[in-house]
Amino acid sequence: MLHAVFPAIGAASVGLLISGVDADLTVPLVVFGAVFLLGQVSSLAFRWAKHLVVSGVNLRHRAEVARLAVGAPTVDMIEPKATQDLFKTAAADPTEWVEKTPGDGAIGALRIIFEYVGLISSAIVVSYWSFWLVPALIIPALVTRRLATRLWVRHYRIWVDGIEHHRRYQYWGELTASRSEAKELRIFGLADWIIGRHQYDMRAHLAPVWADDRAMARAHWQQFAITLLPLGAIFGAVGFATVANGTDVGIASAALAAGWGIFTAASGVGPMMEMEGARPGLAAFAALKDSLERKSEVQHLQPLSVTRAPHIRFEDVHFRYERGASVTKGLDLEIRPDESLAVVGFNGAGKSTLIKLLAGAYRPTAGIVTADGRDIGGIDDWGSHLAVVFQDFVKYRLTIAENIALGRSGPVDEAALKSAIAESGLQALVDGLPAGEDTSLDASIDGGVDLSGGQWQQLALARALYAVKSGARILVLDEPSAHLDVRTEQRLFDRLEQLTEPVTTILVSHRLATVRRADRIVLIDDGKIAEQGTHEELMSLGGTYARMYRLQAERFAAGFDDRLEEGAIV
Ligand SMILES: Nc1ncnc2c1ncn2[C@@H]1O[C@H](COP(=O)(O)OP(=O)(O)OP(=O)(O)O)[C@@H](O)[C@H]1O
Repeated sequence: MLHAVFPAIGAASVGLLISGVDADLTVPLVVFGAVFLLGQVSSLAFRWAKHLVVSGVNLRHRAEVARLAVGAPTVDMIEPKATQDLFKTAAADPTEWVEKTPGDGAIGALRIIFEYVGLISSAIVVSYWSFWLVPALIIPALVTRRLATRLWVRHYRIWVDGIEHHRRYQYWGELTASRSEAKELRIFGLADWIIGRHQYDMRAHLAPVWADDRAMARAHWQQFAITLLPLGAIFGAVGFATVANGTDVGIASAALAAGWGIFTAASGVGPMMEMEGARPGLAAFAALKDSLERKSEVQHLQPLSVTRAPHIRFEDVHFRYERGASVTKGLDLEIRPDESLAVVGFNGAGKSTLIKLLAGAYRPTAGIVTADGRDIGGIDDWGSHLAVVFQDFVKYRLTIAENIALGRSGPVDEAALKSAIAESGLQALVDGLPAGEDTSLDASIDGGVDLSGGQWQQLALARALYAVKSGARILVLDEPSAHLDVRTEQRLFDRLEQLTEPVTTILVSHRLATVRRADRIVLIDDGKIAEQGTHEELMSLGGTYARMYRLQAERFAAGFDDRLEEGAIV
């Protein structure tokens, strides 16, 4: 507020100083000096307060967006493209000048209030000289504001119209400097091609923007005329009247200085642009909040208070992704406590989908998944009963210890951490790193390292084992050995068999040599269980499993990889 009224106070103090020129100047000089100092302090304080407001509002806004995203109980709620687009907009993390954050918007709103305060206070000073001067200044200022707003809105739209070209040229730019693409760019000789695409998209986006820049520069004479002519006339009239009538020069000077204050307060477009730029992010947030909270309500979640593995049942489960055909079509499956169950099937049969349904990441379209007779969708913190290695597990750019301890919320259990490292086969790797388990897995920072595909997979396994050691009783492994060499895989499954914790193990794998160890094997085909039994039972059944197994064994004996392609047996 002090910052807002400063132009008026400054103008008054200038008037006071000039009026006092013929008399004792001590008081006016002290006042002028104090006001000058106040102006400097208020300007600094305003910048500091603005920074605090912007970062404070943005911090809370982003926390709310993150809470909304992770608060959605199932993945299908946030998966639709429209929802993803809303999240992107609501994140309000501007990469372009047209985008503003909610903090900028809040400051814009405050600055509009301050502008009015500044305008009224300057108008009070001006009216000391003459009241008619106030509208004579405000009207051309508002016309200037209107013209400038129109120009900027047009410029904004031209820029946004080319946003697709802009995204593409950013993508080409990123490709040229990215580590992972560097190999292919060089081997395929794509350098010139990429630079050509980059230049093309940049020009396609910016040529209209540059043309409008030139048009804006030409249009500035209008604003110049509207600003300068009335201001010149008013300043001339005030000067003339003061000389002709012999009135106080100090008051006239204060009025002219405050007049400039009115003009600048009324003609600015910055705050309005800040508010407009912040509007899409806030609107997207409101839309998300409304739709996600509506979908998440009604559930009254109750914990499942068991320390052993629950009895799980899939009953007539149908499921389809938002975009796609039915994946499970009336699937019935019972998973008994502490058994080890293997799930096999061709690519795309729905094995990973079954795991996602079991984890509660998706809700069945029809049918039900129960644990000890209760719908898992109604169980509070169902995830804490599970230790899962998803096929597309996440590589967190954290330390090794943090990556593993993410398997379970709460304080880190050091003993469980050490034993998970040992059992997942990571001990030698950890011992060889300078910072051991505290080594960061972010190769872009000092001291950080990257792991091989197989080592990352071992780390994901360690995360699941840590969860088991901390109380999870259902261990789910979706293709846990896809990146492991035969020896590491063998050791891993030997260790899993020796786990002392009583757990239900559900293993999805294409490697039938590992699957045969399971108590029971189920084969999924066409969205249902097509065959089930022990390895021996399925082999004597002579069905798809037996054919898959024999073919894989033959290929293995002949020196081929032991994985199976669907086309190879049909
Ligand atoms: N998020 C998704 N959205 C739409 N369709 C999906 C999604 N995830 C999987 N699908 C489709 O669902 C079907 C089953 O996929 P799923 O990943 O469960 O198969 P899978 O048996 O695990 O296959 P694989 O052996 O190749 O890992 C496939 O047709 C796949 O294209």
